Amino acid sequence: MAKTSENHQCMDDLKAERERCSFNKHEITTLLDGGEDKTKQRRKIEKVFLSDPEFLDATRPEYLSHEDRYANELRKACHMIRKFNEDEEIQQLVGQMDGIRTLMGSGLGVALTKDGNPLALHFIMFMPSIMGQGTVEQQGEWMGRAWSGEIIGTYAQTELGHGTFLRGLETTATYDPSTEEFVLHSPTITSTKWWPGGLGKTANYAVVMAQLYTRGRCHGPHPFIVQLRDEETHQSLPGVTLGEIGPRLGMNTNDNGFLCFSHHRIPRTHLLMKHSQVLQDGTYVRPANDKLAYGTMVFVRVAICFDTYRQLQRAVTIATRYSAIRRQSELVPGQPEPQILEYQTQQYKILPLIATVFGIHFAAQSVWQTYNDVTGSIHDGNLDLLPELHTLSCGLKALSSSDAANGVETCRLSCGGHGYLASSNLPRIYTTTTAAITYEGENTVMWLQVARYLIKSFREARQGHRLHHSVSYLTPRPASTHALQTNLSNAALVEAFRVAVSHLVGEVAARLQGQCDSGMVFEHAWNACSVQLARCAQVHIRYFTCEEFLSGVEKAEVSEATRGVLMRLCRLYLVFHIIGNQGDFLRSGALTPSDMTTLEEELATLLAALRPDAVSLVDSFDIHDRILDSTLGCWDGNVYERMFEEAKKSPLNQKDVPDAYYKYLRPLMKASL
Ligand SMILES: CCC/C=C/C(=O)SCCNC(=O)CCNC(=O)[C@H](O)C(C)(C)COP(=O)([O-])OP(=O)([O-])OC[C@H]1O[C@@H](n2cnc3c(N)ncnc32)[C@H](O)[C@@H]1OP(=O)([O-])[O-]
Ligand SMILES: Cc1cc2nc3c(=O)[nH]c(=O)nc-3n(C[C@H](O)[C@H](O)[C@H](O)COP(=O)(O)OP(=O)(O)OC[C@H]3O[C@@H](n4cnc5c(N)ncnc54)[C@H](O)[C@@H]3O)c2cc1C
Repeated sequence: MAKTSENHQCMDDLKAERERCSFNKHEITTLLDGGEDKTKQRRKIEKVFLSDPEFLDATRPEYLSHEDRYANELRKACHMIRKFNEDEEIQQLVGQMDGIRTLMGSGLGVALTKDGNPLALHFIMFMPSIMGQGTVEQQGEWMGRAWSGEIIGTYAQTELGHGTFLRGLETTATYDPSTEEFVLHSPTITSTKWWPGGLGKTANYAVVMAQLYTRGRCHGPHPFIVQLRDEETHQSLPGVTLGEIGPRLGMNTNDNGFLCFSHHRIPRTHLLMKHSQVLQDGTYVRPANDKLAYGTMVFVRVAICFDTYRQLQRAVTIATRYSAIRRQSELVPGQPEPQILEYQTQQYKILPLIATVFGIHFAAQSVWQTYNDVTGSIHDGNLDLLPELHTLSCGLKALSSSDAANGVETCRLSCGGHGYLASSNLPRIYTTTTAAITYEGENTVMWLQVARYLIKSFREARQGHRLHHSVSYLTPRPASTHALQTNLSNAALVEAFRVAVSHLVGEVAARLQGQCDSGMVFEHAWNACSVQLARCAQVHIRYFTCEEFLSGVEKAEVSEATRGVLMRLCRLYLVFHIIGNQGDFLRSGALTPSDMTTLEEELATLLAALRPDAVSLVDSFDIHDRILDSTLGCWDGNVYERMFEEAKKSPLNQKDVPDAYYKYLRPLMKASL
């Protein structure tokens, strides 16, 4: 198709946007990647994978049958593993475990296997479970085979009847000392494992969470390595019933599956025994902390923060570039149609989401650091920081997934009708991102775990205990130190968050106490306060993110111009969330109505100040066009031509008159003749 003047205009628009950039884009790219070397390495890996024709799709996945879609993604996923195992350069580039896992969750990983990677759970949960829950001997026995792809595993915990309430799982693993085996059994329909990714048709092994029984006593859910399929024929083993659970909202090539056991026997040594053991005679050896068996989930919750931030990066890149080329309506009557990014309301949709990408990035880095510190100290026998890690990982998983999913949907809406097209890629980014709100701990449940820690810490502080860093602000302080700065500086706004959360926690703690004092049992009082409790948790994690954002920008090794734009984004993040939740700040006295007016005026100024850098900011995310995979978000802005090309590929367009016309429509239309 010949280029129209409209196409030229779009491309010129993006060029002009890029010329206005006020900062050094490369500095932001390397900051997000974690250094110049990491950026180089990422680009090299992307080049190697994206130039490999095996990763190309013959047609859009939407045009394939359910089975063909699965087969196509499995083909690419297997090729990915082969490439790892056969190509030394790639091994060096990607490293070992961490590398392949990072690749799977990275923008590249999700672009290569578009609607869910059937091998994802193998890398993201099966292998980490063996590493985190297995003894050194067990790691030696399984990791080599898992790494090479000789065995493929998943993580089978959720059941038809129970996802959230882990202690309610019904699958049993009963120890039989006479044969030194565990007998796995699914006693009811609700005990059927339901949801694990890759379980339906791909995996031949799984880490199965089951209630451990020995010597007639139940010791709660524990992880077991269970073979599910024959290693030669891939047929399900006797005593094992397996299948796929059917189409989902998205991630349809992950072959999420069901599984039930009928008295299926496994050796005693298949209990992952790093933290707790069952000896040959059936003696149970307790772990240092019961919750160590939940360790894989903690790891994955931290990883999800990075995944969701990458999804939001993709969506906001598409929305921003599109908003710079799309022209609609009149700002001033009679004048040419402006780019939709000129509308303040459009800036209000998009710019806070660019800021959110950075907020989640800095907070996730901090939680990742905590994860490494805590796992190191657990290794040395110190479990003191486990509650802190559990709380931060639950909280940031919930905040990042809900912010990202809502943000992706806002991006889709900000692209008008075209955002609803599959070729914009926004629908798929949305269905993938919103799944993270549910999996790995449904978000409301995660918020309530955070609230549990806040209330416990609040009470401990009143008993004179020293609190951990992230909640130390709950320690009562002399009134004088509460005096708020009135200058609305960044520090003052962060302090306002601290005051607002302290107030919310104090209020709900008093309400809880009041209900208990009036005779209500604690658990019922807790439930009766849980809307407010979840609210405390959300504000606490928002505060944590604001604090990490601010300190991340202050510490970043970048030029003053780059720090300037990052500071404006951070400021926008603070102001946006304070205005959006002003009730919390007004009620606690952290800020006044007149502060709100000042901040609202500042919000408008910030949007205008950031608008010229919008396209350059998303450019600095450095997302390859193949990874964006969007007709609306492509680098060159040649949107309309790409949309037309994509439409022409529809199978319905291969014939002017479709067969269905002759079969159904014609008989109807000609019936009266
Ligand atoms: C790509 C991804 C694919 C998806 C995969 C999946 O979805 S896989 C499936 C994913 N599925 C899910 O994510 C299921 C979500 N459900 C769960 O994780 C758990 O059922 C629960 C945490 C909600 C409750 O657990 P519970 O009833 O056993 O506990 P409780 O509430 O009675 O609290 C007792 C104490 O334990 C503490 N504590 C709790 N967890 C941890 C921890 N990990 N570490 C440390 N501590 C922890 C808690 O703070 C409390 O401390 P306190 O106050 O007494 O000092
Ligand atoms: C795409 C996808 C992939 C998945 N992959 C896996 C996997 O690989 N392996 C695996 O084992 N599982 C997997 N899961 C399952 C997932 O972990 C569960 O769906 C999740 O933990 C929520 O559990 P549930 O579905 O039982 O929801 P429920 O717990 O039944 O939640 C339903 C509602 O009840 C509320 N609720 C429940 N308990 C409480 C409470 N205590 N307080 C307040 N409200 C509560 C929730 O907030 C929610 O609104 C996957 C799920 C999805 C969607």
